[in-house]
Amino acid sequence: MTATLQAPPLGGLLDDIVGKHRPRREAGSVPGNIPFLAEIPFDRFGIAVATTSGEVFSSGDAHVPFSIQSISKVFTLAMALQGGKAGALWQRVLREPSGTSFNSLVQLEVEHGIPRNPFINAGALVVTDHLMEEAPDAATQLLRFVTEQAGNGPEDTLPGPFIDEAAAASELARSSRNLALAHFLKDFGNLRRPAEAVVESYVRQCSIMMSCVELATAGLFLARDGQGARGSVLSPSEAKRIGSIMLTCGMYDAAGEFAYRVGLPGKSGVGGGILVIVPGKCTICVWSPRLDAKGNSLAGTAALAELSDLTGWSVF
Ligand SMILES: NC(=O)CC[C@H](N)C(=O)O
Repeated sequence: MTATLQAPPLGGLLDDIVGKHRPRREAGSVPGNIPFLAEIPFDRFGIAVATTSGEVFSSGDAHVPFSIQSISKVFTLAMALQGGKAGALWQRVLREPSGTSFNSLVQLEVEHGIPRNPFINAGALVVTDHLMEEAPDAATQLLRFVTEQAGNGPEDTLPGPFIDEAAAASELARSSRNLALAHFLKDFGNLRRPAEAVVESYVRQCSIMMSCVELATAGLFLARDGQGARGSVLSPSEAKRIGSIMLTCGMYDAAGEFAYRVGLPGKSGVGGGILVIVPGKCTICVWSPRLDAKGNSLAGTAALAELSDLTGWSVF
């Protein structure tokens, strides 16, 4: 069966995906350093598709806010690249897949404090440090950015994106590993602000709560040559580059497997969300909270693999 954006049954297709992939029994894992994520019911499952022509299709728990976690790294990178302001950022962080877990310390030491890419924790800490030069409260800046891009849909009675400060405080109290990464960066001269301040901002960014519909809508500029809700967010080439980094680095040490199964640029978070870009066509956000061994949504990845096969939306 093949469906395209023109074919009406996209809504029905998403309903089928939810019916098939919503977990019926507990499987997979939850991150040990963020206790509140373990409390989210395992059978939550939502999916949303936002098209470049302005339509939004959704099914399941697509309006329920969840913790965006590392999906925030896509948006902080976009903010850092806005208006050609990248400056020296690309001297401080590379653009190569890491092949290691998202919070690995080993590679950072061996490679003298230059993170492999902006989508592992060490790289995101450098991006946050870079943003803090102009905006010391980078998390609030990010919240403003995603709120503006998510716009007001018909569901504008919902709270809109917000920072779950209690979740952030609880993660911060268990941030030894991220603090270790930040101190390594500092020791190698690759962090300007105090390690504690950068980690605090980073954890608050990760603690932004958004729904699948909001995330898919907020990410549309990446599928639309950099054109966001209120005009240009990025140049077409910067938007293309972020998509390329998502494809090669967005799923950490499962980037190859995800490219093989889904064939689209994506970015996951340990809150169970995955944001996917279909260049020129749409964005997809799926959410299911239980994770595989690499920290990516178990049911979310399976659902995207099937949707990509059914729609032919893969970039390959
Ligand atoms: N992969 C993720 O989503 C990780 C984000 C999480 N806040 C952490 O730093 O551990």
